[in-house]
Amino acid sequence: MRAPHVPRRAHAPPARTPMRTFVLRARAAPTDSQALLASVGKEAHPEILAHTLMNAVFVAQSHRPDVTVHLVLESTRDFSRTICFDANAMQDIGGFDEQALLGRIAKALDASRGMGKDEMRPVEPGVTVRTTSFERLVQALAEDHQLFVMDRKGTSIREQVFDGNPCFLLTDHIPMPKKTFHSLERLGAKKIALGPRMLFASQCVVLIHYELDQR
Ligand SMILES: C[S@@+](CC[C@H](N)C(=O)[O-])C[C@H]1O[C@@H](n2cnc3c(N)ncnc32)[C@H](O)[C@@H]1O
Repeated sequence: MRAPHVPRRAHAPPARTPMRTFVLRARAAPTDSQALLASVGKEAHPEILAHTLMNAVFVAQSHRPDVTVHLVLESTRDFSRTICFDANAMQDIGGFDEQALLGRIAKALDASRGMGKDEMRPVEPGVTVRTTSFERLVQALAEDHQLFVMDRKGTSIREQVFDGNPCFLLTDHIPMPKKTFHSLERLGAKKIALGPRMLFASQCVVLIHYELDQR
């Protein structure tokens, strides 16, 4: 008698969910925690960081696994600060409102006082802070991520094939400098668009999750 047919998938290891990584380059965001908190609603618009983090990590009554968010704050007297939130390792961060999230960002900035260039410190479970620039961060991410620069003039996200771990690069209200686009191109980054309207970074994150959730 022939052995019953067992579908291959029954023995295959469970498919690993790709990580979704978001990098928000916040060119106007102060690296001093008090200045950051005092500038909500003003020109620096640090609320963009909270909104982007909220939409990247949280869903109703839960959070999304397999998401990493790097917030790069660039208004600084010494070094940019890259704060990394790893949703798989994060514990209670005290709520998802703007004040709570900015509080976590401020805590990471306080933890980074006195750090030298390219150092890293843990802040709390799932949160680290580094004195790393956007350029160096992206160079490191390019080694094991597919890089995408969010840009209205790029290829529609609906036409884009995603293999491996996608990493989406966004800015606050200040555009990416032109020379950055060239160095990102050299790292293999592709421009992708979410339609013709200029959106907030946090709105882009929602639409990216929506598109990837369908696949
Ligand atoms: C408020 S926008 C930045 C606005 C900035 N003044 C500029 O000209 O780039 C914030 C981020 O969302 C991205 N973005 C906004 N609308 C988009 C769209 N329709 N498609 C793709 N990315 C978009 C931008 O590229 C940027 O990274």
